[in-house]
Amino acid sequence: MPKLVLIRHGQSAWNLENRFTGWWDVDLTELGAREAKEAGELMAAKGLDFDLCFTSVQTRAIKTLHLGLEAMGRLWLPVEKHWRLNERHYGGLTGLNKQEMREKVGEEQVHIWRRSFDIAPPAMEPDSPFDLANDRRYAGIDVPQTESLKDTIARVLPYWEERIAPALKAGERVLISAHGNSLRALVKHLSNISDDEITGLEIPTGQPIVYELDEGLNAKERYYLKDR
Ligand SMILES: O=C(O)[C@@H](CO)OP(=O)(O)O
Repeated sequence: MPKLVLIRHGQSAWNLENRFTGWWDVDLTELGAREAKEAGELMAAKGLDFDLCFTSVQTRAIKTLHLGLEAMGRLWLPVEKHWRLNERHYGGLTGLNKQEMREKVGEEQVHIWRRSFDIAPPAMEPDSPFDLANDRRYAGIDVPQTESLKDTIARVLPYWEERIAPALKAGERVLISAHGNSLRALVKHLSNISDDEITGLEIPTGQPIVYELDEGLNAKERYYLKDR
């Protein structure tokens, strides 16, 4: 039976500072690195193993994967990195403090920006210090100016279909290290969660999520590894 594990990166510097992060490349905190290592120890203790790993091109997800794999004695596993697994782009909110924004525009507006299905935050200004259009890792890619969850799903799914699903169908055991909202995009698809219901789904940092999939990659079960 194909097995898939998803993990959101450990706590990042901007998770700690409560700032909208999106595509901005922040590192893990000490706690985040510990969460990643402990996730690897948990996976090893529960007897999980993998053949192929996927991650984004963002430091916090890459490091989480590496620290987890190191704890499993599996740093040698093949890893494919792709921008399509990046965090949802937070547009003009990038870098702002979430609590300060609640005080400025109200709790409800911030919740809409963070969790609505198809409402994107305001676009990033072209002269923003957080603009990544000229970052070498995105050469040849149309870096978004903002993204809703719907937009994120639209760029994550082609990668799932082209690279990840075929590996699972070929019997490979897959680990994906990614981000709160790129993983919400995948979970929405795999668990067939409605547009309304997905607004209530939160994914904690550093907690491996196990998917038991049938041959057609339909989700039979989804659970947190720590609970079984
Ligand atoms: O800031 C972000 O990029 C994300 C993930 O940390 O935050 P939120 O949970 O508010 O979507």
